[in-house]
Amino acid sequence: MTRTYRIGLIGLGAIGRDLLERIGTGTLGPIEAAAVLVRRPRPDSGVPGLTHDPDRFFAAGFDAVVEGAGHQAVRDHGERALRAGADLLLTSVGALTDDALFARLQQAASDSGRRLILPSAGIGALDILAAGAVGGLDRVTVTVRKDPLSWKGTIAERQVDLDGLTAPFVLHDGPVREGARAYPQNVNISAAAALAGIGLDRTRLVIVADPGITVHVVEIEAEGHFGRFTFREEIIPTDDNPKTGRLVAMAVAKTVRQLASPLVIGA
Ligand SMILES: NC(=O)C1=CN([C@@H]2O[C@H](COP(=O)(O)OP(=O)(O)OC[C@H]3O[C@@H](n4cnc5c(N)ncnc54)[C@H](OP(=O)(O)O)[C@@H]3O)[C@@H](O)[C@H]2O)C=CC1
Ligand SMILES: O=C([O-])CC(=O)C(=O)O
Repeated sequence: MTRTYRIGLIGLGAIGRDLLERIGTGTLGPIEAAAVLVRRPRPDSGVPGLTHDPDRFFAAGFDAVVEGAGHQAVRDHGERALRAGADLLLTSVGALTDDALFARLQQAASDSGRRLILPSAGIGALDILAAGAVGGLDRVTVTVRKDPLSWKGTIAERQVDLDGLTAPFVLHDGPVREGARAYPQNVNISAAAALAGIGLDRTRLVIVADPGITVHVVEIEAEGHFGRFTFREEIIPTDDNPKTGRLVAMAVAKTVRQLASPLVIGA
């Protein structure tokens, strides 16, 4: 008999809602969303297993916990998920710019024999970066360009008049570690690319507010012993959250499907 794989979902926003719907269709395989954790109480949400109480959430018991909630959620619940005996899929990868937190999560995974999994989520080409890193990478640059609306509610508002922008404006040009901390809701993909490649301090991140685009333009340029590659994606923002692209939940669904599948492609 096929065993049902139990998922705990942290976050029910642009990522979590889409993922929950896809799990519900059964197209990802024998996967059940056993419980969902959010921050604020939502009486009568109609979502089975929804709670804002972490103790009730973790009482459900999981094979894997999927986080699509934010850096604070990683700090609050990441270690507990692993120590409770679940694999942990993190989308808020920028939280791992905190070395102590990253070390604690890896120790918890190791102690409990589970895995800390960083899905490709909103960025492609992590496979080439990780493979290239085996032979040695010399240079990696990640560029993230989004429309001004995507930078509302961030520290960009202190740097520039987002509504008045008429030309692209560089918000950050420096190591991923600093950029991913400064923009916790927008450039987690750069932290994923850095951890796949030459790390948070050696990977250059360029962040741009661009009034001339309506999609998220993400580029990687990398050079190393293998040769060089360039990668570019143009991702449509979700209706729920202009900061988050449509690809993210689709990619997390892909990763969740792989967890429960006897067939793994492109790992
Ligand atoms: N790696 C990648 O490619 C990407 C990663 N991300 C990461 O995913 C996060 C979520 O994105 P998105 O779905 O668009 O965000 P939304 O703002 O649409 O939704 C966030 C959800 O998370 C819940 N939440 C927030 N903080 C906590 C917490 N501490 N504990 C439990 N639940 C919490 C919120 O609950 P409530 O409604 O009750 O407040 C809400 O349901 C981003 O902040 C970012 O860190 C995002 C895009 C791409
Ligand atoms: O969906 C995107 O554009 C990527 C994103 O927000 C992030 O990495 O935090």
